[in-house]
Amino acid sequence: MHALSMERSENAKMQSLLRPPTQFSGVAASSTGLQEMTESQSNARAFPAGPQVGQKRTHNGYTSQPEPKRKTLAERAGEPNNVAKSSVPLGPTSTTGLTQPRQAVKGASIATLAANNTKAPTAAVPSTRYPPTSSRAAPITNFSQTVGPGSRPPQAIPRPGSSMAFNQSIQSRHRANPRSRPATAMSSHNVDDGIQGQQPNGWDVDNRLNEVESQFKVIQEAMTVSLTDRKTLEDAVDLAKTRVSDLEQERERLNETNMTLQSERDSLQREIQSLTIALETERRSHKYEIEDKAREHKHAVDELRREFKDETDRLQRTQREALEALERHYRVELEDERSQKVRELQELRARLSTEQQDLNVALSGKDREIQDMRSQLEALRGDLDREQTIKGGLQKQIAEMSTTAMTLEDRNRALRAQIDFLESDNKQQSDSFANMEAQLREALRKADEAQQKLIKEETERRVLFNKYQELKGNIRVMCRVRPVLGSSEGEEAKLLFPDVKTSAQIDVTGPEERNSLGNSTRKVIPFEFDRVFTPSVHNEEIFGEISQLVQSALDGYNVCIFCYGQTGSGKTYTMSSPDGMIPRATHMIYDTITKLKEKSWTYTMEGSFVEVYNEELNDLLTSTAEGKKKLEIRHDDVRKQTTVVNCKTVALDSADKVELMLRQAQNNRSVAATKANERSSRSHSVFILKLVGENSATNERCEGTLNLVDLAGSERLKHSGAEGDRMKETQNINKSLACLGDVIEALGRGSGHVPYRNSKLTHLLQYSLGGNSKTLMFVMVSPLEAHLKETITSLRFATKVHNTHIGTAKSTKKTKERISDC
Ligand SMILES: Nc1ncnc2c1ncn2[C@@H]1O[C@H](COP(=O)(O)OP(=O)(O)OP(=O)(O)O)[C@@H](O)[C@H]1O
Repeated sequence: MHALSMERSENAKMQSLLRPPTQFSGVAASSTGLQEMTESQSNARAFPAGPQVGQKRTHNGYTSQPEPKRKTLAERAGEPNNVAKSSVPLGPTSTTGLTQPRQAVKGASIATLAANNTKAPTAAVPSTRYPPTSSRAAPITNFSQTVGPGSRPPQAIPRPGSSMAFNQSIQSRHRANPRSRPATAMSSHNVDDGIQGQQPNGWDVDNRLNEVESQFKVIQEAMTVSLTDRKTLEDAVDLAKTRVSDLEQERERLNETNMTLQSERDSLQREIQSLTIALETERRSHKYEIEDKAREHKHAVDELRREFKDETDRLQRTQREALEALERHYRVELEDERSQKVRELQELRARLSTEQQDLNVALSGKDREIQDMRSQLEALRGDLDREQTIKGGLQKQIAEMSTTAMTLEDRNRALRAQIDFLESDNKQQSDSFANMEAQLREALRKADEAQQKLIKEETERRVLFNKYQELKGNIRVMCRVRPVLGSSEGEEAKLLFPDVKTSAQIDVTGPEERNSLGNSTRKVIPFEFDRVFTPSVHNEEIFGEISQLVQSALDGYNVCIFCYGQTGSGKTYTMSSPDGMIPRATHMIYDTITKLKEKSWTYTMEGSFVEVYNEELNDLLTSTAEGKKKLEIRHDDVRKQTTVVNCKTVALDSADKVELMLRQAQNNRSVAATKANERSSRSHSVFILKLVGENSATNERCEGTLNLVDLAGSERLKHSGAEGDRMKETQNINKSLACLGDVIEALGRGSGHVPYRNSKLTHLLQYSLGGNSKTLMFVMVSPLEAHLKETITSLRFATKVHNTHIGTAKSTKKTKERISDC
């Protein structure tokens, strides 16, 4: 029994020592011992303490559930293997087993205290409430290993008189009298709890006492530490209290502020209410005012509306009356006029039907004529003379008609004068006035008829003229020989013009040649063209030949007139001299335009002047100072017209403008000195004249272009003696002339591809070469012996062109060269 009570006491003590460190582990770990030793320190319970004896320990900590009631010793003695089954350890087998967990607890307590000391007092409270598991696990493990049920044999019951038994007796005494001093308890223990005569040995007591004292010292030290901790914690609590009171004060201050704000808000709300009331009062007063004014205005508007309505009614009445009067008046007038117009209409209808019949007769006659003409035209050149006669007759008729029209105009004027006279005279002349008026009407009718006839005749003339031109050929070649300008020019070449009647042949006596026998001979080379002009022929006569082509341009065809020949052969003279083709052509066009006005034709004329120099297009109407732009050729495939983009175009509404334009172009043209001609033209110049005509009577429109081209001098490179830039110019000139020949040849062959784009010149003149266009080439010839070879070359080139047939078929005469003795 005593052993069991000691064992229980020892066990409780071990539990108190093994109690896990709590919030103030240093205090808690030693609190049991403290309770036993000093009463003054019992207030340590104010802090959360570790579990007391009898509390159940869980893996999370401790609960306050009471320990199930222990079995009495008798009960336990009656149980089989009660010692082995008991979950309560029966005590260590040696003091070493007891000391080991206590040291671990102490170590844990000191470690926890150290941790608490390093932390702030306020933070230390929660953090130390539950000590780290590791610090608790260590003693538990040690305890299990040392005193756990599995590690101790069942017969390990403590022997009486052992140190364990003594400790247990002390512990049990403490439980019985917890407030007694250890020393006293110990002595009373010996007296009260001596069981079954078992007495401890004296040397054992001393040792035990020493041991207890040393333990007491340790506990005292721990006590000192925990007291220091407690002081720190008390300071922390004070600090916390101070903060709480501060916060209280702050809260009171905030409450005061809140109340102030509340009162301010109330006063503001009162102000808003008073303002709202004032505003409402004001709004009501304004509303009454507005309503009064609205009533007043309504009244005034009603008044005005009434007045306006009365006025409107009155005006409407007046207007209605006036309108009715006017309507009556105009109805009478209209009735008169209508009956008059009906009469006139009937007259006109009668006249119209008569005219219609006449016209039908004339139309059928003209249809027949056209049929006849077609068949006649298809009968080719044999009918040419007859056509010319018809044309002459028609022109005569036109002239007669013009005369008739003019006579009628005179008569008309005379009749008008008579009418004026009769109108100013008395009534007796009214009869003659009526007669005169009838005559006047008749005259006007005839004049109108004549005008219509003239217009028709003009259309017919155009058709016939074009057919006549086609019969002559769409490419014509003429030759012109210039006169010798003076004896200084050198020996004259032998040029003969055998065909005096037709003036279409030129015989050139070629250079000296030696035959196989050693005799020198000269070939006479005959050339035949559409026309050959001898040196004595003037520009006026030459223009007579080309005027028909100018007329074709006015009729809406594209016409191209070239001057081709060697340098100094007279190309510029023929084309651009003051009485050259360009001024003459423009003068003719002005005259014709004026005449055509009475046939209801109105024309506009625009001119531009470009040159092709070294295969580059250059605007001759813009000087370098004005800033030249790059020119671009654009073709309109539908209208068969060419436009040169960025090229200056001048509206030619007077002859003066043409002269001015020619002078300007001449100044801008590229000229350079060559061996053959001092101011030789080194570029091809193209004068482009666009003619657009519109007929207001027939609504016809025509658009033609007249190109007058002064080609650069053709010459053999060797003969020209050109060098450097001049040589390049000559090469370009010859190349473009060769291209021109190729184009004409391709057109003559009827070849599908015409190489227009091989040179700038042919590209520019694409729609004026071939197709429906008309081309005339003048081959210019120098009369000098020195230029003989160039002359023959030029004439051969011209013959090639002449033999080209474009458009209507034409016969070609073949000529043979013959030998002449020198
Ligand atoms: N039919 C003519 N009657 C009188 N003089 C003429 C005639 N033809 C040419 N001339 C004169 O001959 C000279 C050379 O003529 P022109 O300048 O017209 O030659 P060109 O063929 O245009 O030469 P280039 O190709 O070098 O420009 C000029 O002085 C010109 O006045």
